[in-house]
Amino acid sequence: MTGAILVVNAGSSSLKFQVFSIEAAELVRQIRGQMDGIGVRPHLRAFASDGASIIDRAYSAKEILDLPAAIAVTRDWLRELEGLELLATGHRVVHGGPDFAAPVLITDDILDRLEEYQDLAPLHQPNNLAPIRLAMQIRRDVPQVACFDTAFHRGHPLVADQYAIPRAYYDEGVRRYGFHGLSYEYIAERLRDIAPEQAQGRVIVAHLGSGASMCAMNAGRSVESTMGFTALDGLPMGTRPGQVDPGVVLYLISQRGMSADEVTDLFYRGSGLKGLSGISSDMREILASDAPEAAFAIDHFVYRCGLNAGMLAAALGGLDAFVFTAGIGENSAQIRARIVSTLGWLGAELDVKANEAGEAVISTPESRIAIHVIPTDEELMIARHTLALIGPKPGVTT
Ligand SMILES: Nc1ncnc2c1ncn2[C@@H]1O[C@H](COP(=O)(O)OP(=O)(O)O)[C@@H](O)[C@H]1O
Ligand SMILES: CC(=O)OP(=O)(O)O
Ligand SMILES: [Mg+2]
Repeated sequence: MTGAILVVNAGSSSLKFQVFSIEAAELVRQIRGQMDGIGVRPHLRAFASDGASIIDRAYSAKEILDLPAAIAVTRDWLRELEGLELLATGHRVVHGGPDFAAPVLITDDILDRLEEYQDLAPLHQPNNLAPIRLAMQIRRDVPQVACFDTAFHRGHPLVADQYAIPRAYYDEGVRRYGFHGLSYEYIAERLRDIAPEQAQGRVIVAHLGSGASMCAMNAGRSVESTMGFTALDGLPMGTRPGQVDPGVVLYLISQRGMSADEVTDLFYRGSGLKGLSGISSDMREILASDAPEAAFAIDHFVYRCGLNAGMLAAALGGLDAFVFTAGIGENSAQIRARIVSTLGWLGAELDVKANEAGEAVISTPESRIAIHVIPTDEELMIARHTLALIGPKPGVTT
């Protein structure tokens, strides 16, 4: 292998990583892996470029309770790759705030500035930045690149970006940023290859993972997101509630005497599927449960997905295509079927067999809206940005 780019993507329930070599200026995937089910049913899996498994190991929830534990275990395993000539590491950084609208080469100063957003993404930002901080200490020779979840949405019109609170708050950075942008950017590119005409039209992409959001795209550009200032807004998620009246926050503080930390914990760690079901934050476990609370959590999730899709269809003035992606969107035919049934009023018609068979297009030929399932690849998007930023390196064949 000539030189490699390592990509690290810390999500709310998973740590994903990929290693790419650069051959003739092209990225070639060598390893793709993830530790998922963190804190629930942790499982580390990685595959070589030919699909062969290189590690497949389950852990107890206690062994890998949180992202830092997952990072430590995965890093130890990745150390075996130290034979690689690491050209750069690309990182997903969830919050880029008002100043970072494109990927950047990290410096100590930039790292300090990104740490200011830790409170705006407490499930992600600390876990995104800790590996960068560590790499800057132990491998100062390897460039570290940050790619932001917020960047893809930064072209939103002001009317979509601003809250109806005094303008001064917007000016200091209280804006509707939107997240999952690396995933949406990747999907926009894939859709251009798969269905170029639809990609030029009005598309809703539903990124349904542990964190979940939807993006309205017009001609491949984001025009609206269900997420806002933080990754709490919009759809219910594994442990986050999605849209909540800010009056609930005021009530919890003033009537219930909860502290800011307690409210933060409730909204980031104790709500969503977990709070609704009292069983799990993991959709696989909810689907496998017979408890009525699990069924209710699913009903709620599907209902809110339908409502939010309607909102985004309004932002687009109609709809040409709908895309499912991320952990739930890519893997659960049952949830997809139920969400599509909420889109009937827009003319969506599900091809039941194609959906159950996990095909790439799951709408009938008569459906007014094309419905796709496209596996996302945030890591590839990060690798592309990283390569573009570091440029061709001496010793790498071009
Ligand atoms: N086969 C499946 N059926 C239903 N849900 C699934 C399946 N596989 C994964 N998921 C769900 O996907 C979610 C994780 O998605 P992912 O995109 O990896 O999340 P994140 O990146 O936010 O950690 C979890 O809720 C998990 O239960
Ligand atoms: C922004 C966000 O919620 O990310 P994830 O879905 O990876 O947790
Ligand atoms: Mg994710």
